[in-house]
This record gives sequence, C-alpha cells and structure tokens, in this order.
Amino acid sequence: MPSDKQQHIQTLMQLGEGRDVFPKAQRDVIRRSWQRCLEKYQLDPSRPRPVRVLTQQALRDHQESADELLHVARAGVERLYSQIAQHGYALILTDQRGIAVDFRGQRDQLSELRRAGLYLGSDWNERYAGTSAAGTCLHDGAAVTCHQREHFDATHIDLTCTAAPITDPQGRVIAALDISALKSPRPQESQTFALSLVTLHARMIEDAYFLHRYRDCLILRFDTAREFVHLNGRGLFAIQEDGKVIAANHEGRRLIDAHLERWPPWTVSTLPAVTQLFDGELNELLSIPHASLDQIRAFRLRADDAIVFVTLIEPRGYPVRALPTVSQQDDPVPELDQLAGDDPSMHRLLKLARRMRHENVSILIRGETGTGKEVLARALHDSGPRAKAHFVAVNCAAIPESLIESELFGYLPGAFTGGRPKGMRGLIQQADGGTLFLDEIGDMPLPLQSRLLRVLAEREVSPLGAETPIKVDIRVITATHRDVTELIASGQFREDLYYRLNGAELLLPALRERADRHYLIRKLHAELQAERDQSLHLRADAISALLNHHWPGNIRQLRNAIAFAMATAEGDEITLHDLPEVCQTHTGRARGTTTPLAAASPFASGASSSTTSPAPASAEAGEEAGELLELLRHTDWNVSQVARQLGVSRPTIYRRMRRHGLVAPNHQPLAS
Ligand SMILES: Nc1ncnc2c1ncn2[C@@H]1O[C@H](COP(=O)(O)OP(=O)(O)OP(=O)(O)O)[C@@H](O)[C@H]1O
Repeated sequence: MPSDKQQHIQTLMQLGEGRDVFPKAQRDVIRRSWQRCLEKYQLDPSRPRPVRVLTQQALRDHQESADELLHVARAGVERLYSQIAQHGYALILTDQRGIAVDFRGQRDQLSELRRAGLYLGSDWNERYAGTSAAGTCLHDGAAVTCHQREHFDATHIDLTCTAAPITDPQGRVIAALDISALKSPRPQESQTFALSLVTLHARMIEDAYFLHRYRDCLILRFDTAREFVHLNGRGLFAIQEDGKVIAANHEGRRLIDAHLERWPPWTVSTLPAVTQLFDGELNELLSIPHASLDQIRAFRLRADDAIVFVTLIEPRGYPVRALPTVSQQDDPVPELDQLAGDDPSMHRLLKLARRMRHENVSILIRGETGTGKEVLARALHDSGPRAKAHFVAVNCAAIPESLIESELFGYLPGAFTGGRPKGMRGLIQQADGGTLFLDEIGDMPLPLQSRLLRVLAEREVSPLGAETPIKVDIRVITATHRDVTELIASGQFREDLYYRLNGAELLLPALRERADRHYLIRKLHAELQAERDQSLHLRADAISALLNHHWPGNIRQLRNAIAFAMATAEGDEITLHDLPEVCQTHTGRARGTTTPLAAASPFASGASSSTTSPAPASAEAGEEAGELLELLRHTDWNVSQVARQLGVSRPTIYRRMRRHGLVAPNHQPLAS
C-alpha cells in the first residue's frame, strides 16, 4: 500500500483511539464528519474499501423515486457537465440517500471512474462511504468540497470532490450535485471555483424543480437586478390568489427569515402573505403582468428596505382577469405621473400627491438637495384647481434676511428709505389665487415665521406701511432639506408654524435610492434634447455608467452630467467617455459639500483661488470663498449659473455666500 494511504490510515486510527491528531488547519466540516465516521458509524479506517455499488434493479428503484427531479434536472446536469468535462471532472447526481442516480463522465475514463466509485448506482452515503463531498453535503445540507486526504476512506484520497445540496420547496434536502476529478492540484483552494459552479447549478436545478412543482400556482419571481428577473431571478414564491405564500425557494426562504428577524412572527406556523414581505398592495402584485411593458415592477422589501424587481408568472390557462392596474385605479395625472417611473417610494408619494392636489391643505416637501422638491411643488400646482393662477416660488435661503420681509409682504410707497417710490406688491400677494412655494423654509428668520403664521391663520397680509390688511387666497407648499423637528428642538423654528405648514408631508427619496434611475436618465436626456434642439443618441455604455454611479442624492447632478456630455460629445452619440470623468468609474462618492460632479466640473477645477475671503476661518474656507467669489464675478453674480457649474443647489450657494460674507453688489442691505 502506498505510504500516503498508510499514513492517512494511521492518523485516523490514532483519532479512533481518542488522540487529538487532526491534521493542521483541518476544516471543521471535515473534522466533524471524521468524528461521525469513527464514533457514530463505527467505520474502520484500517480496512479501506471501494464504494458499494447497487444492483441494476435497486438502482432502477432509486431512479424511479427520483424520477421527477431527474427529469427536471437533466438540462442543468448537461449544462454543468459541458463546462467541467474538459477539465477532467465527472458528475454525479445522488438522491437523498446518497445513491448516484445520474452520471456523466468521459468515455476514455469510464473504467477508472467506476473503480473510484464515480458511477451510476454507487452509494456515497457517509454511513458507508465515510467522509465525501456528496455524503457530507447530504448530511449537513450545505455545499462542501472534500479534497484528497479530507476523504475518510483511504480508497478515495486521490479524488477531489465538490457537492452542493438540492432542496425541495419546503427546504428539505432531496439530492446532491457532485463534481469530482481523479487528479487535481495539492491545495484545497484549487477547488474554490468548483464550489461556486456546482452551487450555482444546484440552485438552478432547485428552481426548475420549484417551478415544475408549482406550475399550477401563481409564482412571484424577484431579483435585485431588473435585467435578471425574467432570466434567472433569484427569489421565487408560490402564492395563492389571496396572497398567502405556499412555498418559497432558497432565496425566498432567506427573505422570509430576514423578515421574521425584523418583524417577529404573526403566528409561529403560518407563512407570511406576500403583502407582508413586499411593501405593496395585493392588487399591485397581481396586476404586474399587465402594468408595465416589461412585466416587471419594483417593490420595497419590508425586511431590509431594499428594492427588488418582481414579475408574476401565471399558470397556463389562468383566466386573464381584468385586475385594475395602479394607473387604471386612479385617473392619469400627467403632471404628477411623469415625475417617476417604477419606484415604490415615488409611487406611494405620488398616490398621496394625487389626492392632495385638490385639497387646500398646506404641504411640506422634504428631501435632500436636488431631489426635485420644487419640481414636485410645481406639479402639484399645475395639476390642481389653481393651475391657471400664479405659482410663486420663494427661496428663503436665497433672499438676504434684510430683504425677505419686504419681498414677501411688500410695502407701500415711502414705507422705508431706499424702497421703490411706488412701493411693491409682495410675493404673497402675487400668489393670490395660486400657490406660494416657500423653499428652504428652515432658513426663514424667526420674526418672519410669526408674521407668516398670521398670514396663514387669518388669510390676510399686511404690507409694510399699510394700515389695513389685504385678503389673500393662497395655497402654501413648503420645502426643506433640513430636519425641522431638530430646528424646533433648538428653538430655531416655531412649532405652531410647523404644524400649520405640515398638513401633509411628502418625503422625496434620494436619487441613489430610486429604482427608476433608468427612467430619469431617459427623461432628462429627452428634456435636454428638446431644450437644446439637439438630437444625440445616448449609448448603452453611458447609460450603464450613469446607472452605476453612486449619486449622492441628486437629480440636478444627473442632469448636469448629461448636459455636460451633450455639450462635449463629438459626433451624434453620447458615449461613456463623454461623461464627466467621475461617472466613468464606480468610485464616485460625496466628499464634504463638494459633490463628485462639482469636483469634476471643468469650471470648478478651472476656478482660481487667488482671492481670499473676507474672514476665512481656515485655509480651506479661504480657498472656497476665493473660488466662489471668482465664479460669482465671472457670471455677473448669477447664483443659478454658479450653482449649475458647481453641481450644487442655489440655496447651497447662498449659504456659502452668507458664510463667507459675500454679498452681491445689487443686494447691499437697504437702510430701513
Ligand atoms: N422628476 C423629475 N424629473 C426630471 N427632472 C427632475 C425631476 N425632479 C427634479 N428634476 C430636475 O432636478 C433638478 C433639481 O430639481 P429641484 O430644483 O426641484 O430640486 P430641489 O429639491 O428643489 O433642490 P433644492 O434643494 O436645491 O431646492 C432640476 O433641474 C429639475 O429639473
């Protein structure tokens, strides 16, 4: 007997005698199996024996009971074998007992494979064959590699075997898919790739079996990538018409477990309904096939708030029911509908907005900068009964504190020195009959908050210098990127005003959280083409880069990136290389207040920092102030243009101006 076999036997015998002589760095899974072989199955390592092979009749019996699985698994087995054959691997599929009921191997190796037990009818049950990939995988219900001397029986120590379990829709192990080679490199790590490959195919077979088993049920299929849902969506649920989950595949069960961890069980024994797992209504799920062109819809998981894409597979002959789709349930409101594609948070928000557009209640829109707060406010106005009247947008952060009162409330002639001789109609009055949109409401000075509260309570406004108030009929929509409750806690915002402004709150998701980024890219591209009267094809590589970029929460930046590409593209299409450099890699991340696009902006990098700020707190602050001043001068103090160039919002520019004491020449405070 070769010396390595003798040595192997010796080690196992010493272990059998209770000595702790496990090979160094032996993996736990193998160690536990060896212990089972010695203690539980009482296998004798000193008497190595080839794997036992069943008679033809016994094999047929096993094949018959695994018939359904074998039938469904065939394509998966063929596909896996076609990938491994050239590398010298054979394949066996065992039933739950460990009997090889299917086999693929190279013709010229058949007798050698048969001797090694890699053949139809061989019994790899751990109880008889000792530690092996197939047997140990069936015992543990987990994928495993058993490499050379990790086998228990000395007969097998030249083999390298890797197996993954196949489970039924209830999660019980029913088979093992194994690939084995007669020869292989020494290190066990050489088989890492085999482990992934065999696990992937075991999952595919498992899912094919699931779909076959539940072919008469409604099946929800989901994946985190929209592109894969139809092809190879990872999660499967078989459901009843009332939304009860009947069975779930591996990924589905993982989701249920994660869900139960966050939302402890309703009752111990029942599976949750799909509407408890996905944040949506049953109708929305059941109407997926009719609701979108690609028959996919995005939903948020209640387990971890992640977005997944879902499709519904209906059984053949399933009556096509006239289920109302979401858009059919409510009348179309183009102004609002076009704000989003398929994003669950936006769907919910727009549903509420649809209801709110007719009401006169005040609305508070929250969202990070550039997420579309003003766009939403305008859509609410345009889709409501006030559409024909004015939409007056006021940026509370943009107007210097000394001017905000007169701008908002207006003043009569001679109300203060420096005012216009004819006086001025305030913005509140200008919005009469329409909508007043107060952006960055968190920046409104406290004294003005009290005056605004009075306007809202009494529906009348008193311009500076006026003796009698004037009636106004306005709808107020406010927006902020700040946490108003924090401002209230620190005494910077009046609680009573907050409650009056917050008749309903709409929270806009950040761009990075939106599942409809593709829709937004296409929409912005179309809008920009129309705006510039320019026709440029947006190539797929540019779209993928825009989809993959880590947007720090901002549609404005996305728009800027597309606009940048349109301005710089040569020829009639936008390619990956036309995008700002930072979008061409996947590493873009927000850095302080300077966004990646701002950093990439040719304007930002070209700005000189020669001017020092009036009172720089640090070298960095000085540099920022200098840069800003330069840009402001360069653009004739056009704040919108500077904001666009830096890829930040206008209020951010105003905040920076205030921080550095920069005041536009035409905005020097008026003497009151
Ligand atoms: N749903 C949308 N579809 C297309 N473009 C959008 C959408 N929402 C926002 N945008 C674009 O994104 C940019 C920023 O939008 P908007 O000014 O409404 O954001 P905001 O949240 O009010 O920003 P800020 O916090 O700076 O006030 C604008 O160019 C706008 O046209």
